[in-house]
Amino acid sequence: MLRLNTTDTGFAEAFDILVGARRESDAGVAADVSRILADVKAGGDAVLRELTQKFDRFDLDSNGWQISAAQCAAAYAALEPDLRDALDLAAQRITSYHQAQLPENRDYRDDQGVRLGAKWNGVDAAGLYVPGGRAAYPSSVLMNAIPAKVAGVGRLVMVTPTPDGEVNQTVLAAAHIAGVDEIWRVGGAQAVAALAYGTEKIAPVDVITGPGNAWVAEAKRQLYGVVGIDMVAGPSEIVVVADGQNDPEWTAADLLSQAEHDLTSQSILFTDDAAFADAVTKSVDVQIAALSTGKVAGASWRDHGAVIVTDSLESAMPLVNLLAAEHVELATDMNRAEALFAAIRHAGSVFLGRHTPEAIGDYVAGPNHVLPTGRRARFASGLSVLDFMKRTSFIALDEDSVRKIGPAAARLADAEGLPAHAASVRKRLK
Ligand SMILES: NC(=O)c1ccc[n+]([C@@H]2O[C@H](COP(=O)([O-])OP(=O)(O)OC[C@H]3O[C@@H](n4cnc5c(N)ncnc54)[C@H](O)[C@@H]3O)[C@@H](O)[C@H]2O)c1
Ligand SMILES: N[C@H](CO)Cc1c[nH]c[nH+]1
Ligand SMILES: [Zn+2]
Repeated sequence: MLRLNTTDTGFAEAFDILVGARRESDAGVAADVSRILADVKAGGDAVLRELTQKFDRFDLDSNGWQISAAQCAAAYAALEPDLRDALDLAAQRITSYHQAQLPENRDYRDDQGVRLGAKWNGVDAAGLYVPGGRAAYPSSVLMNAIPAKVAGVGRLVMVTPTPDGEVNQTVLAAAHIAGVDEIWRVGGAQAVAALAYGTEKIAPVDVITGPGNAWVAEAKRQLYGVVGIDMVAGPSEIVVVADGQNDPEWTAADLLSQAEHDLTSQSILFTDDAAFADAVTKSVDVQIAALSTGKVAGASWRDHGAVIVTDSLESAMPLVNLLAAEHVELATDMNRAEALFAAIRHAGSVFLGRHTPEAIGDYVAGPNHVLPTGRRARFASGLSVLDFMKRTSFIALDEDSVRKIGPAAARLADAEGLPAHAASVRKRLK
């Protein structure tokens, strides 16, 4: 874990290194992924079977490639009642948040009599990547599939790895609630390739969404253009901005909540209180020792964690914007959190006040937990209904309106040296 104080000599250089560190994907991962994509494109199901054997340690032919709707319904029926209620509550809150994102079609006539507008349509088929390597993610099933359903996507195809052939029943139950159409037991870059190119068994999709580890994130990045993608959502990150009035145990738990996702996850604390920073650091160590995920969380904290003491929380905001983190917690009283929030320009999702732990957003708040990582919140947003939709604009002229705006179009076509364009307009002006 890196400990810095903004008054240290050399702080600027040390912070630059923290901002510039590439945690997600190095040249080795990129090269591995290109190879996997090319192999799946050429070899289809046989390569999927071989890579699943290698990375997930089971045979698709003997264990089954797909999970049926009946298996998902049975998993839902067998859930413990409190878990079923929790999933249902999450699904209901995620649905209502995403329904409010549905865009409106536009259709109007401007003052020159030209009818203009745009209509929105869902894509035909969406591929939903649900991570499953280190942990199973029923919440990510809901976060991917519900916006796709709300967008009106016709075919929802989920891929998820089932390491050692073990199928997570809560993942299946979530797929039942969300109305997923197909589930394939493949993961990693090879699953993303199968969704993009199609194989003998798996028909290709139009858009691939969802989070995953470095190989999954890199595969989506490389396949953009063959298919649409939501954004690059890699290993989780959290920045906590906290004053000294917080309970250090709460803050430590918040940092560890994201560190436990992956060896390459990142958790960073900004505080204006050095004694509080010490107390949080101590509590992180105590809690790591008690976590079943302590090995991963400990490595993430050791290799990528940071504690930065600043003069004031307000002066930390430009640094927080430079990090453009997936999650930012503003752990102060609500008035101060509001003021700090006004200064945030780049973050995937922000959590205001001491009583809003990031983990609430992971599960039940409603906004999507699939969020840009690796500083991509500078230009990207969390998964939304719009990622499963596209807009078709339209134009309708009549004899009068073509006479009004046509001459300018023809003149511009002349200027571009495109006479067929000019003629197609001028013939209508006679
Ligand atoms: N940003 C977000 O919105 C968000 C949300 C949830 C989870 N996450 C992240 O998702 C990730 C989940 O990772 P995971 O590993 O548990 O599951 P995963 O499903 O993303 O990856 C598992 C697969 O990775 C592949 N793989 C593993 N090692 C490989 C290697 N050496 N070479 C090639 N392929 C390899 C295998 O095919 C395996 O099936 C975590 O990083 C977590 O932080 C992010
Ligand atoms: N924190 C993850 C996004 O970075 C989402 C998640 C799912 N389950 C638990 N957490
Ligand atoms: Zn999480």
